[in-house]
Amino acid sequence: TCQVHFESSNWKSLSIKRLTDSRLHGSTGLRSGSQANFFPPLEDAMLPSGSFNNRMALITGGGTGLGRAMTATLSQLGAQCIIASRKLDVLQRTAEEISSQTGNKVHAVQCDVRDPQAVSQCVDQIEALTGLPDVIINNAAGNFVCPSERLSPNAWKTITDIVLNGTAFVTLELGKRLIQNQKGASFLAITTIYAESGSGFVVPSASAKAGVEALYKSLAAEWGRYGHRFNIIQPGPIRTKGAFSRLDPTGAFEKAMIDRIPTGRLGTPAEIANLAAYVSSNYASWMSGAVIRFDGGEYVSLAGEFNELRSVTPDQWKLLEAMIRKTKGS
Ligand SMILES: CCCCC/C=C\C=C\C(=O)SCCNC(=O)CCNC(=O)[C@H](O)C(C)(C)COP(=O)(O)OP(=O)(O)OC[C@H]1O[C@@H](n2cnc3c(N)ncnc32)[C@H](O)[C@@H]1OP(=O)(O)O
Ligand SMILES: NC(=O)C1=CN([C@@H]2O[C@H](COP(=O)(O)OP(=O)(O)OC[C@H]3O[C@@H](n4cnc5c(N)ncnc54)[C@H](OP(=O)(O)O)[C@@H]3O)[C@@H](O)[C@H]2O)C=CC1
Repeated sequence: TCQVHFESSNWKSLSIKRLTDSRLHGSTGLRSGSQANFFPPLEDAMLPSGSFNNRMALITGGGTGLGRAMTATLSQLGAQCIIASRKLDVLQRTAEEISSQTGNKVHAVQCDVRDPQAVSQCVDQIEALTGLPDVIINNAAGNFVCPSERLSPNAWKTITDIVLNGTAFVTLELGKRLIQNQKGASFLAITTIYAESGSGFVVPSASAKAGVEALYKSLAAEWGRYGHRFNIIQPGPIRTKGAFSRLDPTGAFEKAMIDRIPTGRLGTPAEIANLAAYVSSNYASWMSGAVIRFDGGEYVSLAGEFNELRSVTPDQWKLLEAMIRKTKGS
């Protein structure tokens, strides 16, 4: 039976009380995490094999995490991939591993996207290796949680340089050369759900990712005439060493994230790789200027003022409903 005493008519204090009461938590069966059973991730490539035959794909930050998963999927589907970031040894290891599994060449090119000269030299190298790419995925990023009052100017500059300037340098350098060569391409930027809402404690990342979204939406309008599509994926939390070590260093945040995700689990690298492959493929040739949120429902779950009422039990609802029905007039 329900032991909760209603000391206040404020639903929020009721809800907070419920969330912290471990004896009652889970009695609804709604937040047990078992809802993830309804939404199992599929790991195999979604598009028909050969969908990227004779196509070249550049993936920045392709040596690790989500970029690596996107590279593996595109390579499996027939693309010749180029992965670019700062750590050449990491890139080479990933390139060899993926190539040996898919049989398609993956090239590793060192590039710090913060440096426009390095980006230009990287594109020279790409032109020599494969020719200009048909698919460009701007995935490289830097981030860490930090109260904004602790950020140094260089900390701000480091994140915004990688995320916003880096994406702009890669996009503009390739865009100009593609235009000169009259070659079409698909550009995809990986941002994040808080690019839209903003978020405390990751303010340089939120500001830079919002800038990336403005850049891509603007170019979608301007460069369609050159055969270029620009799209954006906003991922929710997907376990990678790069993200989780810098955003949830103790691991304490993960359970809270899973609890608020309506599909009851984190995303997987293979799931976002399938979406990125679709958006970058000719199956999506009518898609441009799109912002695709891919987060298991986390964004709307965070946004809805009354969503905490998920933790109210059926017995409590009976009491709440009785209280509400008893009210007459205003
Ligand atoms: C669990 C949540 C899941 C949901 C995730 C949602 C969104 C995720 C978005 C992401 O982008 S995740 C991707 C994360 N991956 C990475 O960040 C990989 C690359 N990162 C790095 O290489 C480094 O972390 C860094 C700092 C971004 C760049 O490295 P480097 O260029 O070597 O910079 P420095 O070490 O020289 O630092 C520059 C500047 O920044 C200050 N700083 C560094 N770390 C911190 C910190 N933790 N707190 C405060 N300040 C920091 C550092 O002190 C330097 O400033 P100075 O003034 O001292 O020069
Ligand atoms: N994982 C998640 O939950 C989420 C991730 N994202 C986004 O997904 C993308 C991938 O993140 P994820 O895979 O998790 O994290 P990773 O840390 O694994 O990936 C970031 C990549 O960026 C590269 N990189 C960093 N700085 C530079 C630079 N200056 N020049 C070139 N490359 C650079 C890194 O390589 P190197 O160190 O060799 O330079 C690394 O491969 C990012 O855009 C991130 O913002 C968004 C929301 C959620």
